[in-house]
Parts: sequence; C-alpha cells; structure tokens
Amino acid sequence: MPLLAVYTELKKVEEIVGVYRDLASISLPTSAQVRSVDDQFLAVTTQWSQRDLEKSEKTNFTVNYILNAQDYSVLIKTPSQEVKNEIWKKESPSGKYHAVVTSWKNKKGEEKQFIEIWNSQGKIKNYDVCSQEKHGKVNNKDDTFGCLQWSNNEEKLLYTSERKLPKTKSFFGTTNGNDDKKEEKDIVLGKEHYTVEDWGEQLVKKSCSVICILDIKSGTIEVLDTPADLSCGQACWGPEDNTVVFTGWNNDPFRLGLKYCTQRQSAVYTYDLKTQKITSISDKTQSSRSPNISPDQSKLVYFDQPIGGAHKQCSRLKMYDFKTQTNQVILDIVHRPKDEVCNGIYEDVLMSRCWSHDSKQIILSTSYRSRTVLYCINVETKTVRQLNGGIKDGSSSIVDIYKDIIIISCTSPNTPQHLMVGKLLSNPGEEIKWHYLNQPEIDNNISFHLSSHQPTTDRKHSKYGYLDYETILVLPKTTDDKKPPLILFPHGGPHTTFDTLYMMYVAGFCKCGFAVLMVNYRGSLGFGQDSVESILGNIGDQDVKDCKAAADEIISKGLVDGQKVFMFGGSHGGFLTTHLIGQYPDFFQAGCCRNPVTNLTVMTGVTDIPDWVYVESGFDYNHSCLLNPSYSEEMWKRSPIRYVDQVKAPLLLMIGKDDLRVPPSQAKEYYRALKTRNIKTRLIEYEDNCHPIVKVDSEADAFVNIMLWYKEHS
Ligand SMILES: CC(=O)N[C@@H](C)C(=O)N[C@@H](C)C(=O)O
Repeated sequence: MPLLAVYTELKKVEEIVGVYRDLASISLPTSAQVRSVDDQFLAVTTQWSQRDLEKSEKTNFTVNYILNAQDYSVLIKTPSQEVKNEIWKKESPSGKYHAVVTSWKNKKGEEKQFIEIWNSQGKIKNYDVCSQEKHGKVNNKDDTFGCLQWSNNEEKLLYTSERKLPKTKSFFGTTNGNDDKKEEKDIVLGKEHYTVEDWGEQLVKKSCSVICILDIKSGTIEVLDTPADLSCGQACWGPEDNTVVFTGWNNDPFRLGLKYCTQRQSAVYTYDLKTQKITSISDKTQSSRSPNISPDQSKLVYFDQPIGGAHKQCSRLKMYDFKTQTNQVILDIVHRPKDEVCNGIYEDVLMSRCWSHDSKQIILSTSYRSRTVLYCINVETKTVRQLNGGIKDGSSSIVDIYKDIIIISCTSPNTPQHLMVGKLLSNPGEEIKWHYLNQPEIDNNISFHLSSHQPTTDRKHSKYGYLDYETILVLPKTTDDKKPPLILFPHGGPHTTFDTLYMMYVAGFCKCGFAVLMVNYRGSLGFGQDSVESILGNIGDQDVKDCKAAADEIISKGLVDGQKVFMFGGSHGGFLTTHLIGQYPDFFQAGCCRNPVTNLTVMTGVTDIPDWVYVESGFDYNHSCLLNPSYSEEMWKRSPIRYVDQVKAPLLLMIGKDDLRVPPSQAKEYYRALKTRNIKTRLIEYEDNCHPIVKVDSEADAFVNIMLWYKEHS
C-alpha cells in the first residue's frame, strides 16, 4: 500500500475509534428508587452503567439525590460510587434495611453467593446461601425468573434459585476419603454427562427455578415445594405474607427458548405457606406473567396473552381480587387501533412498583407506534390515559413510583436517557410537571424525523388492508450541500420495535456521516395485534418490501444520497439484510449483519426456538412437529439464501460464537455461498458472545469494522 493510502486509512480508523470512545463514555441510568424521608425531603437512589473500554467491562455505579419534597429541586447529589460484585439490592418497606445479593470468587476460583443485610450502621447479617445446600445458584436480576422481595414484616426475604440437583460422579470414580457417609449416600453414579435442559439463549444453565425464603433472624432457608415440571419466578408476597404469588413456566415436554418469547405456556399461581397448596389463579388457556400486588394487598394485576403464535404480541392487563377470587380484564388486546391513546400493551413485565398509592391506578410504559409512552390505567373504571412527559416525538418510560412520586427515563435518538421526577395528580385533566434529576446532553448535530408509510395497493395485506407502518430517520448535520449516504436498518424479532430512543450505534453511524433509516415494518409491536399477525407466513416478502419502499420514499424526498445505500441488521434484521441485498442487488453498496437468519430449512433442529421458524413461515407448531418436505419447501421459499446467486453487494457477517438463537452455522453457510460466487465477504467471530454481541470489547470492535466496511465500499 502506498504511504499516503496507509496514512489515510489510519486516519479513518482513528476518527471512527474517536467517535466510538466519545459515545461509549456516556453513562446511562439503569434503575432508580424514590423514597420519602419526611415532609420536607425525598431521597432518590439511581443506578447507572458506563462502558469502560480500557477494562473491557461495564462499570456500574450509584448516585444518590436528596430532593426538596415540595418543588423537587435537587438539594444534594452525592458523588458516583462504583458498585462491584452486587447482583441485586433491595430496600425494606420501612427503608431501615437493605438486602444485597452478592457474588464473589474465593481463592480456589469457586463462585460464592451471599445475601447480606445492611442497616444505616453497616452489615448486620451475611449468609452464604448456597452452603446450606438447599438449592443451586441464586438467580440474577433478569426479567424472567429473578426476584428479591422483603416480607411486609421485614423478617423474611423471597428469592429464586436453581433447584438443587443430586451430586454425581463417574461409575469408575474412587471414593473421596473426606466424604462422610451421608454425602456418599446422596451421590448418584454415572449421571454427570446427562443433559440438563435449560431455557436457551441468555438463560443458559437456568433449568428449573425454585422459590426460596430466607429467615433473616435465624438464617434458615425454606425452599417451596413446587412441582418439578414448573420453573418458577417473578415471586412476590401475597396478603399478610401468608401466601407467595409467582409465575410458573411449564417445562413439559421440553423447554424452548424463553428470551424475547412471552408466548410460552405459563400461569400465575399462589402458594399457601401454611398448607403448601398451590393454586393457579390465572386462565390456564393463556400464557400469564408478572403478578404485581396492590399497596392495600386486596388485588393483583398481571399480563396474559394466548399460548403460542408470534413470539411477542399484544398482551391483556388482568386483575385478580383476593377476596372474591375472581379475575377481570382491565385492558384488552387491541387488534385494530381505534383511538389516538393506546394501541395495546407490548411489555414483558410490569415495573416492580407500578401502583398509585390509592391502589386504583397502574402506571406503565409501552410502545405506541414508534414511541414508548407513559400510561395511567384506572383499574376501577378501566380507563386509560397517556401521561404527558418527555421530549417531543421522543420516548419516556416509567422507572419507579412510590406514594405517587414517579421517576421516568426520557430519551430520543439525539438525547441519551435522563431521569425526571414528578407527581401523579388526582385530577386526570392536569398535566404532570416534570423536574430534571440529571440534565440531558442533547446532540445538536443529529436530528430525527418520524414518518408513516402506506403500502401501495399491490402490497396491502389481504386481511388487514388498512395497516400502515413507520420509520425513524436519523440524520447527521451536514456542513455542505452533500446528501448523506443512507444505512437502511430494520429491527430483529420480527415482533419487536424501534422506539425513538437514543441508540449508541445509530448515534455513532450519524457521527461518522451516515443517515440511518430505522424501519418498523408491518409485524412490529406498537401498531395493534393485527399488525403482529399480518407478517406470519409473509416473512421474506411483506417485511422486505416495506423496507425497500420506505427507503425509496425517503430517497425521493431528497434527504439522503440514493446512490449510496447500505444495509444493516441483526437476527431477523440480518434475515432482511440478506433478503434485500439478494432481491435488490443493484440498490445497495454494501451490507453488514449480526447473527442473521439465512436458511430457515436448516434452522429448526439447531435453534432454541424451532417454533419461531414454523410460526413465522405460516405454520402451526406443537412440540411434536417434525420437518417434512412441504414445510421445507415453504421455508426455502422464504429464506434469503434462495437469492444468493443475485447478490452483488459486499457483505460483512458478524457472529456471536455462543449464539443459541440463530446459530453461527446460518451465517457460515451464507458466507461460503458468497465466497464460491466471488462476492466479497468477511466473517468476524466473537468469542464469549451470544445473540446480541454486546460484550464491551466486541461491541466496540464491531462498530469500527462496520464503519470501515461501509467506507471501503462507498
Ligand atoms: C424471537 C427471536 O429472538 N428472534 C430472532 C430471530 C431475532 O430476530 N432476535 C431479535 C430480537 C434480535 O434483534 O436479536
């Protein structure tokens, strides 16, 4: 390479790395808890996360605020305090104590887990919970199984862990001299290689979760006697701490991946702590989750949706009354949106605190077209209203509510998430006055525009012809008349959505000079259940054409350079990337995808969600389904690899080597197909990454490689 070219190349790399470094240094709030100290003061604890590129890890820290309880002005803000080894922290109802679950490696490198109890003087108890050998590893803070709940009398803690498995050793193992007789008896022979099923992608080694109660005074642990065919989670205390309410996922006949899949068979149960009786309180024909008890303990709300079908869908909000032992629907599934207020609920879980103080209203946030908006739902009148708050056309979500003081997180594509505080008002007509906890850092070099798109007559859905869809165009500020090149970016799923959030990669692409068009094609969440269903059996066609038509529309408006269009997407977004470069070979300069689905016919046997392949291809699924030639034929017709002969655009493929959702073989097969056809391609494999590729160093490396690939092929 001539010296000048080497220098130019290095400069390019330096600039991209510089952009990434700046963005990676932004810290973002992850959670917050508000508490009233007295009539004059409010205390807010906030948790934050920031990428540390030098250490290749995420740094977590807390910042505490004391606010004036009248006008919410910040009186004191403590310096940031780094948090290490902490899995979970929960304040007791009175605020006197904190329970902290910590994880720590001893000198032998073995992982130890503790539950620590703190008061204002320091640590008052520390329990090595696994050493009692009552259960396996304690679950971490995930939305599926994890929970940590104080009893109302502050004497007990509810948490979940893996069920204890018998110890096993080889048929040929010699007895260890230190084993006492009892331990010998408990050891089973020759089962160390038996498969232990788990719940798949991002839930590896989560096999059968059980509910545990720690008695804080004595340190004794009780593991609730729940059936072995249920994996239990999302537990909370029932009225007067006499029962435990939880979600149970059915293991039978085998587990399918749970991540991004709320359609799995699950129900809400109560466990009577005196009689040990388990009762299902939700409709057995539905998939129910996320029970949440009212402050007056008279009722609980939860979500449900049909079992099976699309991996994420519109859910109902239901309420169970403990006294009458009856259920009612508070907010139903919205098939076809009919007002400007709510298009239905699309969340996995409710926030752990979501009730108003009078136990009459629920605060939640969910997608409304391409924005996350705040809702207040009155459970008595069943009325829904949107709450004001946040940036125009941006997104706001609930972070915490306590005694009607609400913390929200506000954001938009040019404004990183920041926290605001306000008070829920009794008069629904009055607007909430929001106050900043931290000031947002708006990037004035980036702008964004929401557009709705009407499919042309030939593209209208035969049953749901009224459906439209949306895009979010994110534009860099340009100093000359040159139009920016365009990155067309459809989301994965396909049943997820792009809300008007700040996304580091999108902001980074803009800062490197690209416009980004994020497409919420028909099938995305937030547009009603009809939209979700419209794509089943239409993947590879309806979604592909929606993306192409949206790009054409934006180009025709003269906002971007139509001669320089690039594709980007992960997973189902990678499926769309490979489809689009195959179906429209002259339209794209280059493409890049993360863990793409490229060949549906060979995916059913290797993914943790074979049902996804059947359902999205237009078939019903049950656990005994076997792939046959007629399924395969349809799956082939819908697969991007079918068009590989037509591809012209150079393609960068990135895989997480531990991906269980879309196994690396999907990208590898496509890579080989391109190579033999002399199409320029590169495959990057990230160790220790699964489906999302979000390890700090890998995410950073991927960003620079994507930008270099696009620049090289501009
Ligand atoms: C349900 C699911 O995981 N589908 C994948 C094929 C997918 O597209 N995943 C999305 C959520 C992603 O962006 O990774």
